[in-house]
Amino acid sequence: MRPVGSKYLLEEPLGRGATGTVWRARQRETAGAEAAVAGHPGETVAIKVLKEELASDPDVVMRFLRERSVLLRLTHPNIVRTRDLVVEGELLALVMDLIDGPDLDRHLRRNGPFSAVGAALLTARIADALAASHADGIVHRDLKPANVLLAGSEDDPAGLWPMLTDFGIARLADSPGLTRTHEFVGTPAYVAPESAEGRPQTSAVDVYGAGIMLYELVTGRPPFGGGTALEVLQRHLNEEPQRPGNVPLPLWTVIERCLRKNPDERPGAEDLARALRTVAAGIGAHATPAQAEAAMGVGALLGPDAPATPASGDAQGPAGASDPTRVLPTTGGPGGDGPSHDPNAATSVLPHAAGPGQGGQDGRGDTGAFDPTRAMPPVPSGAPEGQGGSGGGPSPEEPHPWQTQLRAARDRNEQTQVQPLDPELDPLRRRPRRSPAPPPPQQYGQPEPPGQYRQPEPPRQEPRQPRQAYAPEPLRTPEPQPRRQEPPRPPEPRQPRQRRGANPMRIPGLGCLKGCLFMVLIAVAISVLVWNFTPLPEWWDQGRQFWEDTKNWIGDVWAWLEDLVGAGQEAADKVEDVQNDVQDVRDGIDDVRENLPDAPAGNG
Ligand SMILES: Nc1ncnc2c1ncn2[C@@H]1O[C@H](COP(=O)(O)OP(=O)(O)OP(=O)(O)O)[C@@H](O)[C@H]1O
Repeated sequence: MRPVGSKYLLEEPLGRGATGTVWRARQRETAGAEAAVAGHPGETVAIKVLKEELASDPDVVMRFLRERSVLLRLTHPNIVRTRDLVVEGELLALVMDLIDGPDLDRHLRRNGPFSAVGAALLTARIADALAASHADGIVHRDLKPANVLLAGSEDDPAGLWPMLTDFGIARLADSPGLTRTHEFVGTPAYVAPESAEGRPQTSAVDVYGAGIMLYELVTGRPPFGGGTALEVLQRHLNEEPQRPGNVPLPLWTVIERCLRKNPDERPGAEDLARALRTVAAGIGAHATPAQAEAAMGVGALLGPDAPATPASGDAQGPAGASDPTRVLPTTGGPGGDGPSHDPNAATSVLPHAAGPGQGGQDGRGDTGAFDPTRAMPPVPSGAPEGQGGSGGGPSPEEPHPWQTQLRAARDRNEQTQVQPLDPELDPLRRRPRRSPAPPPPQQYGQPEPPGQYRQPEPPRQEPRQPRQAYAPEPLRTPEPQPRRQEPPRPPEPRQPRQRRGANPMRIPGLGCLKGCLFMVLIAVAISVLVWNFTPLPEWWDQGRQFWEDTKNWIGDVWAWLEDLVGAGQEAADKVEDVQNDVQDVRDGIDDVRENLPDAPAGNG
């Protein structure tokens, strides 16, 4: 176990992302006053250890320290709480609450799309979290299902509790030292058009990300997925999303507003949350005519957000060639060069595109296969938009900034590609999980009652910070009106649920015990059959009789032998008696001889 600072011990990795590795860890001792949560010895936490590449960058370290207070004070029931930040030598780490559950991306892959109501309610909670952070001046900038952790039971969709994580990480990774002039931190499938173009990013980028995510929750895929990363980004810029058949009209109104190309036309997160709850109430099976009517008029709730919170306003300048988030030329078109790794999967650092159809420096065209080592055409940092640029680049001897940046991009992408761990190695699956207090049941399959908003308790053990930057308002109850007939919607496709294991609690040895019992049962059944349907009982009697006879015979032989031995002994005794008698006679004769007088010498 590796120590992190003096307060924490890393136990096992939980997952790996583009910016670092998340570990399950244990608190060694109570943290100091600088931590948001002191914790207590033995408590389990999650620690994100930032990649060395980030940790060794002075810009990131400075940003890390500067943002410490922002990250630590961000508390909301739907935001994974950052408890502490550790800076030790070349190590930067964020200590977070450990969330007992998979991320939304993994859940979606396992269980398929949500119902329209479920998706709306889940996204409403995420919008609550965004509203709170935007009110605090913090923009997430990398909203995607992989950054939403699900507390609660996966088997019960109503019990799922979304927790937004990775706040501030995109901001940290967006260090000028790392991204230099033309890199971009984000995930192509979820990136807002203005981020792709390098225009200033505001809180509207998060609302765009929420819209993409909502679309994915009901359809199973993001609207602009597929193709190379650059193609995906171009689609964000140029393509209007189309309404899928299974998305009810009111929900589509919300999605469409969130996905407006112009950030000024998108709603604020708070309005988004309210609108989603109105939609969920109006499209559910038990909706009243008034609720259905309110859902149809949801567009009225989605006014443009003003003024939007600027993202990382502390360190970023205005849009332009030096904007660190620029990735695409404003005039770029499809078919341009660029990396083509899975645009849905990971936070990426992408290079600035040189222009439509341009091949790489090595002469290779866009093959559609991701080649992270591909050299890019030289683009000076001050080159005008959309031009590949020819002058002002580095000298041929030095590595071009593109090469350095692409190397960084390759490293990050490699890290991210190993993110879905082998289920055998996935500690999230094999370890016993600490269960947080279950959230109040939220029926994702059913609408919430109108006119009230249940402010849920967070699934946390410790008391929440008193500061509450955002409190959702009660829903407006519309005037009752006759219910409008909606065209029948086709049933929403639901992927078959995974069967629960026979041993869901994973009691050690239970499977073996059951196997043994089964074998015993089979053995008993076979015995009964054999006894009743074979001549075994007859053989048994015969055997027993044979055994009795043998026993008797052996007994007789034994008695005869005993008699024989007894007779022999008797004979031996008699012989001994006779010998004794003979000896007595001899002794008598000897006595007589001794007592006889000696005979005279001449008479003999
Ligand atoms: N607080 C937490 N509690 C429990 N598990 C977590 C926590 N934070 C992250 N994890 C797990 O670690 C994995 C990796 O997290 P990380 O944020 O590094 O990845 P990511 O968001 O997919 O990557 P990136 O956004 O950098 O591309 C997550 O998928 C999740 O399973």
